[in-house]
Amino acid sequence: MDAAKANGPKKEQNQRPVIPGPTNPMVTPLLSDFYQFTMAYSYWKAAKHNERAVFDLYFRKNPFGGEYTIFAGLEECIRFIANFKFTAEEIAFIRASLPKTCEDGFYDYLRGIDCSDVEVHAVPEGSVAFPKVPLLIVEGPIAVVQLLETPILNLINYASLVSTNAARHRFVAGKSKLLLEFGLRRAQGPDGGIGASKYSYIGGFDATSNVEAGRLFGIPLRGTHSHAFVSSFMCKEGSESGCDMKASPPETREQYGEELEVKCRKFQRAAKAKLPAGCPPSPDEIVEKSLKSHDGSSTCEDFVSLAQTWLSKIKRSHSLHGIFGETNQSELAAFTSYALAFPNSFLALVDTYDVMRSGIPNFCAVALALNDLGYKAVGIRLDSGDLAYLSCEARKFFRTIEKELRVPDFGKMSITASNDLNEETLDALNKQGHEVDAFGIGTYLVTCYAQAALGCVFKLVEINNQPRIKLSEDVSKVSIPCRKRCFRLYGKEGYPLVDIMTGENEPPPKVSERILCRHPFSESKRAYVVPQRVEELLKCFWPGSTDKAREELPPLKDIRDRCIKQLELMRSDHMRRLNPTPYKVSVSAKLYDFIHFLWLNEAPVGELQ
Ligand SMILES: Nc1ncnc2c1ncn2[C@@H]1O[C@H](COP(=O)(O)OP(=O)(O)OP(=O)(O)O)[C@@H](O)[C@H]1O
Ligand SMILES: O=P(O)(O)OC[C@H]1O[C@H](OP(=O)(O)OP(=O)(O)O)[C@H](O)[C@@H]1O
Ligand SMILES: O=C(O)c1cccnc1
Ligand SMILES: [Mg+2]
Repeated sequence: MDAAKANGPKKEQNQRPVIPGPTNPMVTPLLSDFYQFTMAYSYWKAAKHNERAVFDLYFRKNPFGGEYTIFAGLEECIRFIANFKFTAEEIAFIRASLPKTCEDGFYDYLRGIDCSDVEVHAVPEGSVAFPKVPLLIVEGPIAVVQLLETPILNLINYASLVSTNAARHRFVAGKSKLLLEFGLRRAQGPDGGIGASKYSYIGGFDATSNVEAGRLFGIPLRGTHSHAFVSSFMCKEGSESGCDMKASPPETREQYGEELEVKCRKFQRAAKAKLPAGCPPSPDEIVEKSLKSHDGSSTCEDFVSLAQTWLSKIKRSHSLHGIFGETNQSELAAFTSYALAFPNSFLALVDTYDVMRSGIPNFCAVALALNDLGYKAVGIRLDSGDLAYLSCEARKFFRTIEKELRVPDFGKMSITASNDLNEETLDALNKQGHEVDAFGIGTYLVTCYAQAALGCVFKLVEINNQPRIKLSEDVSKVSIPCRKRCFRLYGKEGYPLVDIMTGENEPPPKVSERILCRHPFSESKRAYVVPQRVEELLKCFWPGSTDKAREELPPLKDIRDRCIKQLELMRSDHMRRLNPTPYKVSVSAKLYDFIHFLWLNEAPVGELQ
């Protein structure tokens, strides 16, 4: 969809700033369930389509066994709503898909609709949210609002799930660690990948490897290099094919394919790690060997030799003597080459052959050569093995160099870890003690491996000013009727104490005034609260035909800051990973009475025979 769809609401173009369309052009009014269109037709046929309806969008249970959720996806919803308009082609498709008996007038109706008469109140994006409290209240002509149901649920469910997942990873990693989202290759398709990067950032990640997400949203880009880069460098004389998969007979390859390949890799690693010292990288591998010093005052003509000289020096150094023997020279060539390309931001992946016997010494040799020329290397990445142990060993090695070779700050070299990380592994690393400064997290973060979906629902709570309720055998599935206002009440110590929903026309809770907060369904659960601060949760993000002021859509960075600040305000027992305390969500006494009055009214009385 175009940034500003040409046939967007006129009023919007004249009176309000134009809101661009959704980021993903696949987000159109057709990105919906078919039943929304059959219902729309039926509403229209019954001349009911313009009845004024109010829907609440909320979830019933926090994800990941936690007691909080980060609300995300609002900006994309507002962009969708602001530009909601069927094209002629879309209408033709609906016409072809509905039964022939559907009357032409319906398609004229579809042609004319937009969201200029729809009003949307929402919790600001990046807010901490809790079950049952509406994240969005959408009011408007029933047929139009129902057409919005599926796309807005689609825009909010994954966004909020992955933001929450990111926030949980941040919580375990701690504030001081750099969190990098590395998941694009494992994400659920292109939109999953873009969404994961955007919403992980909101949840507290620092940067992404996803370049398109960087371009679209201004998320900082970060990255290292891969094993392929290291193994693309070859030893000139070394036989690296100690075991050649291609040499095996085809049937063996087929039968043992994966197993053989793993064995080959291990054999090759071992063979490479043992290559003789006199095996230099192919001279053609590094063509340009010169490097200007950081201040530009001099040039080192042979940076390759400088790194090799440093390698010999550290091998002979007092404390490091005997820790490693011959390192893999093709790896040294790879690191040297990367440093020549990025002398100001040199970071090396050190686990291609052997972390402590090859990767770390090779990295240090190149980093020391850079140091001679006034550059500061950034650090290393570990992508396999025991990340706690290896990070501590690497740190010791760096500190030894700082001390022995008197290179200030060498011990503070940054250590990035990756490889199937998740909340549990981060927690395990913390318990063991580690020296990792940055975590690169992919699969578990972006696929939300620990929970596949957030279950936001969209329920009718009022029609033509008449409150509606949806009953269920399962009490947690009973909807809370009426157009509501929602507040967060803060206690003496500055923590949020409870969220409370009231009827629209009730007097709002006031600071220092005692208010009864009732569990919506459990009669005995209630508490008085004297709030020290009252925050109204939902704001008007799309005023429709009213003259209410429209909340601006904040920049992504502000949304992220909001999320981080709100999480910091939460009491620690709501945040802990094991058996967290549920946060209280309540209704006013008046709303409680009304819910139960309506419940009794709507539920048929059974007859026992
Ligand atoms: N100290 C640690 N405590 C707990 N889990 C760890 C620790 N170090 C690494 N892990 C995790 O253990 C798992 C190791 O995975 P796996 O055995 O597949 O990889 P590997 O053998 O280290 O490397 P490769 O990918 O080369 O096979 C990863 O999920 C990693 O995050
Ligand atoms: O492990 P994740 O959390 O998904 O993080 C991203 C991973 O992607 C890269 O390697 P890739 O998995 O493509 O290959 P490798 O595991 O064989 O190195 C990278 O080296 C990480 O290990
Ligand atoms: O930059 C990296 O190191 C990176 C990026 C994506 C996936 N794995 C690693
Ligand atoms: Mg991997």
